[in-house]
Amino acid sequence: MELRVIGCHGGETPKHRTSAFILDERLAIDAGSLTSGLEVEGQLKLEGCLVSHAHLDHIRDLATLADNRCQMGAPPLIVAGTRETIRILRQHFFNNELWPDFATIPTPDNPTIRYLELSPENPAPLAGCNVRAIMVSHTIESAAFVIETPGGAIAYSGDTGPTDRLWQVLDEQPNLRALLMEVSFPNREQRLATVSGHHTPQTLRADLKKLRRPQDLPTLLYHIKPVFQAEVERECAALEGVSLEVMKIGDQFLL
Ligand SMILES: Nc1ncnc2c1ncn2[C@@H]1O[C@@H]2COP(=O)(O)O[C@H]2[C@H]1O
Repeated sequence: MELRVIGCHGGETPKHRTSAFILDERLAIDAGSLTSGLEVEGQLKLEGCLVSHAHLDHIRDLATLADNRCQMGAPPLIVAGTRETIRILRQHFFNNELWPDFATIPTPDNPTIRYLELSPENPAPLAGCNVRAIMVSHTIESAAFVIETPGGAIAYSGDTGPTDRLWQVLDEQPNLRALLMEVSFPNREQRLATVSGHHTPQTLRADLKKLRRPQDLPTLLYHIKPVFQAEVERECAALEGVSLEVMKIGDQFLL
């Protein structure tokens, strides 16, 4: 399993890109920087895109991705998420006002994107994988995904603060190679993290400790706010009993 990091930050500057990852060149996980960080050739290879939640920093490049793929006559891209996420995409994003409705363009029978509604906890096939949504805890509906491939499984959490169900599911998941996990603010910004539904290093550690053996799960961190990058990295490096690595743009992991 090859994981590519296209964007892994909770904000944007010329050196920071919003969340987007690619598994085995076929499956995108969130779409924050899928066109700003990926050449057209890579954009064309995608078969599906998992969308954890509908906040702009996780969906915005779906707009330019759809436009590019439509012009190239690409097959429909499967955009998968939970019911509320798909509703927001339809109603507020691809709504023929903010952006054209690429679920009916160029034709309703052969559109640029097709939506796949994921029912929480129920696996569905997508881009050669089996994907399962698990609800996490953010300011709007947000999901984690367990993604099973023939070569093993990974998990990805969308934006979340402290949550419970995810850790039970991961404890039971065989062949789990890694967890891609959010951490956003430093400990001194705990109030902001709490109101905006995010982790600080201290709440992240407390949540990971809900696993039976957190030290055995490689935990790849993303979504640090650019303004706080160095401080959050320092605080994460000081955490014990967990196995953390902060992801960087351009990282490639063979899992
Ligand atoms: N109450 C708040 N006060 C300040 N910033 C906020 C508040 N709620 C949300 N935000 C910011 O808005 C951002 C929206 O995307 P995120 O959830 O990644 O992170 C959120 C915070 O950085």
